[in-house]
Amino acid sequence: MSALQCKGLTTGYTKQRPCVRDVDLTVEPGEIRCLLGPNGAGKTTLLMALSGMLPRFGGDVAVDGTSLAGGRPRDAVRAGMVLVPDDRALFRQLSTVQNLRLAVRERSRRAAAVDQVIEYFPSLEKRLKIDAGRLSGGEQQMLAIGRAIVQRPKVLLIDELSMGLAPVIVDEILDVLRRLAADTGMAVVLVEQHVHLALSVADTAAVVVHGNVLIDDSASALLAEPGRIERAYMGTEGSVAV
Ligand SMILES: Nc1ncnc2c1ncn2[C@@H]1O[C@H](COP(=O)(O)OP(=O)(O)OP(=O)(O)O)[C@@H](O)[C@H]1O
Repeated sequence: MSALQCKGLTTGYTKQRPCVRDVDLTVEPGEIRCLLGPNGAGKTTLLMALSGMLPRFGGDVAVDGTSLAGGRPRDAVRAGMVLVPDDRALFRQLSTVQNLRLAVRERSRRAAAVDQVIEYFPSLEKRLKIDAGRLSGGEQQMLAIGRAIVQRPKVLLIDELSMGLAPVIVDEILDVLRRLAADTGMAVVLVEQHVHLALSVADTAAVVVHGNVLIDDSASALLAEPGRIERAYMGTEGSVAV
């Protein structure tokens, strides 16, 4: 059973002019899949539609075999798909630990969930009582991902993981994602501007150009053929960040 199966997904901001068209995307348990593409290609739009934040104009999405027929954000969360948006959407005036506790519905599980996040991101331990808005960018990203993983997702969607972060922090976060995927079978879909960084962590990649998936292949195949992604980008205004 695939962790995520998306067939013929069409979405966007107006029904008349959908900016993502007829996208098929399958992600297996434990797989890390990156979405690449030039600026404005539709990567964020795709993640938002998968997680129910934007309407679907066509197509089906299923998480672990459960069809998200309603297409609402809560359907996605209940089925086990959680989005870390590019602005991280933390409660900035609540502390780190409050942000984490709020994400866990069962009171009895809250303390263990906080411990789990500290195990993956030890640097958050000394920051538990600090307001999320006062954390560094890297700590905020760790908290946003921590808040997602305490919900025990089957599919974790992360938009612009590395944006504004120091490379050493990005490496630490990518290591944690690799461990989580291997240990728990969680599937990860990562939107990332930096092609080589994304391909170094991902198992597979989909290249989105003008709202269509033009390439769907293993990361190793794409790394072995460097010109292929650039050729897919050609004719667009985006640039390939490496
Ligand atoms: N809120 C919005 N209302 C209308 N159009 C939007 C909105 N947000 C994005 N768009 C348009 O939708 C298209 C896809 O944008 P999207 O942000 O999904 O691209 P992206 O691949 O994530 O780009 P980037 O890498 O620059 O973040 C673009 O043409 C963009 O201008």
